[in-house]
Amino acid sequence: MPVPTPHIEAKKGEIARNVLMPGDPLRAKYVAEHFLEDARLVNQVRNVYAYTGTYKGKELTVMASGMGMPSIGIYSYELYKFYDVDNIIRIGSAGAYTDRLAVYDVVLADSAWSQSSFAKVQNGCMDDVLYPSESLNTRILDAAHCLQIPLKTARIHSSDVFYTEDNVDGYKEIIKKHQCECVEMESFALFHNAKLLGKNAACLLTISDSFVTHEELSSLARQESFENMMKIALEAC
Ligand SMILES: O=P(O)(O)O[C@H]1O[C@H](CO)[C@@H](O)[C@H]1O
Ligand SMILES: O=c1cc[nH]c(=O)[nH]1
Repeated sequence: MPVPTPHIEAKKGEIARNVLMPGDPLRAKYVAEHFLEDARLVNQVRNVYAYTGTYKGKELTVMASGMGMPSIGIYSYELYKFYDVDNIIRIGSAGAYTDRLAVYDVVLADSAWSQSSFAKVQNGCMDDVLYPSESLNTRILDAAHCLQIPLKTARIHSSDVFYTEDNVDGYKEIIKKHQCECVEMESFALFHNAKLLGKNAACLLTISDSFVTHEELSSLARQESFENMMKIALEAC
């Protein structure tokens, strides 16, 4: 498919090979305005902002994914396939399932478990656990080490549903059965698309709320206060 696509108006060459991808378009804007030099807006279709600029002299793009697997499924596919993107690092928020993870902790996904039909519908893949790129995860761990920012690794739950009822497994059952320590809503689809297209994906998360303590950050904090995660992701690029 030629670019622009139905969802991205950037021209070929306006998107860097390394992309940071928060769910929230205003978190993308925050990263661009606070960390990138010469950032220019290259996509605003559906208000899903993408900015391309440089960080320490290296070109990179920060682009929102929107919420959920169908949404990141579209953007990551188009970026990898039509814009020649090599690496996508998701920079998201997550709810903690265990007291090992506190609000503001930064977590690196070592795997994503999901009940989602995304992979099955996309190409018949029946796996319910998908993995990030080992090399990208190594770069992220090295970056966190250099910056002296604590980073915890965990299996994450990639869920299609934010609000669930009591008649389905809650977080305690999900920890027991699937060893997931926190929940978010996109990584499983991102990891699937990366594997499908021979590209790299990783997922960094900041804990925004806890199922254990019931603490919760505001929408503004989720937009702007995840600087440790942002710095690790930028440095890893
Ligand atoms: O903060 P982001 O990156 O959007 O990530 C998390 O926040 C949203 C739900 O509030 C979902 O997209 C979930 O994955
Ligand atoms: O998907 C998500 C993201 C943050 N917090 C949650 O509880 N769920």
